[in-house]
Amino acid sequence: MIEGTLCFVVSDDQVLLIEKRRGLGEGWYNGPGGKREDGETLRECAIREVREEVGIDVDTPALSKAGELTFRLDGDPQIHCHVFRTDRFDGEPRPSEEARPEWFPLDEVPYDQMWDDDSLWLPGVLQGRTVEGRFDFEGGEPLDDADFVDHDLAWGIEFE
Ligand SMILES: Nc1nc2c([nH]c(=O)n2[C@H]2C[C@H](O)[C@@H](COP(=O)(O)OP(=O)(O)OP(=O)(O)O)O2)c(=O)[nH]1
Repeated sequence: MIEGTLCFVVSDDQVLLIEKRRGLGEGWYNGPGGKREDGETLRECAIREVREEVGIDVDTPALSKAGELTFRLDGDPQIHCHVFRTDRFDGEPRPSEEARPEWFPLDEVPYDQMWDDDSLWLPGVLQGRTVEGRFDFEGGEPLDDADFVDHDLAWGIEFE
């Protein structure tokens, strides 16, 4: 299964999202992130993806694990996604080919322009809670055209 990361930077009651310009979830808002490369840890993956996509540095002790999400399509696990959260970063967000960064007030996160499951777990993560979740989609490839049909969530998970 593919291992990936998402990173949510929260600062001054705002969260840094990206409008994804290509690939899975194109046109929707998400946290910066992507697939883990050989030889890197998940934390290293999160730091690299944030740097590549929006040009800021989140490599500080404040970067912590907030979730583990498994996305299944027609019963098959597709992506195991490790969610990180931080309230510290260096630099100024800038756009890239993959992503256009935008700050949103925490009470104005555009859930209607995000993956359908995000409104179930992201509010808690933005508040600093930890979560483990499984999300079931049906309807065949690609995942971002499939229907979100079922889920299972557990809060207050202790990650290392
Ligand atoms: N918030 C959220 N993110 C999701 C969901 N499902 C899902 O695959 N993702 C994330 C996990 C990955 O970070 C991202 C898809 O991977 P990606 O960004 O690497 O895909 P890509 O096809 O653009 O490939 P790449 O070349 O950028 O690596 O979407 C979901 O339901 N909610």
